[in-house]
Amino acid sequence: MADSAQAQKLVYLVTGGCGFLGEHVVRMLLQQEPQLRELRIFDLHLGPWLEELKTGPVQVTAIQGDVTQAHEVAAAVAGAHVVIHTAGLVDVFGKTSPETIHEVNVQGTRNVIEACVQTGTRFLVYTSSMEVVGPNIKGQPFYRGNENTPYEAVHRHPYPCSKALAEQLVLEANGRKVLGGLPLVTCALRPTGIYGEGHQIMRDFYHQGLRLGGRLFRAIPASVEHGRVYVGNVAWMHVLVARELQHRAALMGGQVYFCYDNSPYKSYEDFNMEFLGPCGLRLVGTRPLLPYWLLLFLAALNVLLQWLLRPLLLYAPLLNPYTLAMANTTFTVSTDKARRHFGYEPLFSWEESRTRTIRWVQAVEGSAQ
Ligand SMILES: NC(=O)c1ccc[n+]([C@@H]2O[C@H](COP(=O)([O-])OP(=O)(O)OC[C@H]3O[C@@H](n4cnc5c(N)ncnc54)[C@H](O)[C@@H]3O)[C@@H](O)[C@H]2O)c1
Ligand SMILES: CC(C)CCC[C@@H](C)[C@H]1CC[C@H]2[C@@H]3[C@H](O)C=C4C[C@@H](O)CC[C@]4(C)[C@H]3CC[C@]12C
Repeated sequence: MADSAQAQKLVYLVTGGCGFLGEHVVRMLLQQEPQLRELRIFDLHLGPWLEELKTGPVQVTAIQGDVTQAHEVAAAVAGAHVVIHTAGLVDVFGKTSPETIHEVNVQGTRNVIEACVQTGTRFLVYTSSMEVVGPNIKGQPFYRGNENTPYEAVHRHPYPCSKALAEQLVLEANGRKVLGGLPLVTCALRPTGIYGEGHQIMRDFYHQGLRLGGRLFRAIPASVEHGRVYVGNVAWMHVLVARELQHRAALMGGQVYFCYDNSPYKSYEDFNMEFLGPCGLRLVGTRPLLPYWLLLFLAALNVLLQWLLRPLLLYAPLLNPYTLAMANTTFTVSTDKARRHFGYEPLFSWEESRTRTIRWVQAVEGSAQ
């Protein structure tokens, strides 16, 4: 075996490394990337769990910083070989202003690209989203499509707009000369709805079910398929893409890849029940309990309430016209592009992903008591 000190030569930076996905990427890198010498974790809010990582063989450097601050980003990027940019504002509930979402997701990404160019970092992986494609505002289904499936991507909501713009910036930056004269190599990963340990919305549904006496009420027809992917497999895909980008720049540079695994095609609610069911919740109704027009009315009412209450408090329920349209429009992917381009196979089977997620929900339950 090669001298391990010699093999460990690369410096990686993960922006948003303390988020739901970011934490999994960080832990996956430490487990699966033998070339790692230093791992920099850049986030607005650093998690206490980072301390436990500092005793391992890889140097772990926690950097509290803001992607909207170009100088902070440049300082963190300087000397890194690879940047995995997962930091972002994920808000489809109206918690944050459209301007802030744009600032973090678009200007933050621009800052990351410019930092790579200025400091000579050559490899950039961007966490995009399926929402860069859809569901679109017309509610057209995207049924088991791939990266080449034609679809009318029309965005109005600030979050998908920002992800689409940021992804475009990243892809356009592919080939730009970085400090030293070599070309920047970029690519974008587009996860569908991510689930797994640490998923806040799953936690919210679980607590809502407990409050409703162990029941959730079906709102979406079971026939509407919603794409989901296990967080461990999304993290694994990031690790693999970052590694292979360094060897297959001509093939992978400027490309987009959906993140996929063997999670079953189901409606958003039926999929959640795969985990919440074994934790004691029941989904009531084989068909939606409320007609769609009433849900739409309630969603619109929530928007009005959010606006009226804004001076007093932040009212940001799960149901609004955008989330309703997302949950109510079929959007699933079926592709093998990542396997063909960089040998991706899911690291976790569906059974393992399911078991791990159920264990996590049960632990949430335990800690809530
Ligand atoms: N959760 C999903 O289902 C999903 C699906 C597709 C794509 N994505 C994308 O994956 C990425 C991670 O999402 P997540 O679900 O883990 O969200 P998250 O909110 O858990 O994580 C985002 C992280 O970014 C950090 N961050 C936010 N603003 C920042 C700033 N100004 N400077 C530095 N750090 C900042 C946050 O502190 C957080 O730790 C995002 O880019 C998101 O668009 C998520
Ligand atoms: C009718 C309501 C009761 C159901 C509401 C469910 C709603 C909160 C869910 C449905 C779909 C979810 C989104 C989807 O899984 C994909 C993404 C992409 C990602 O980039 C960010 C998260 C997001 C928007 C999920 C958010 C929660 C949604 C809208």
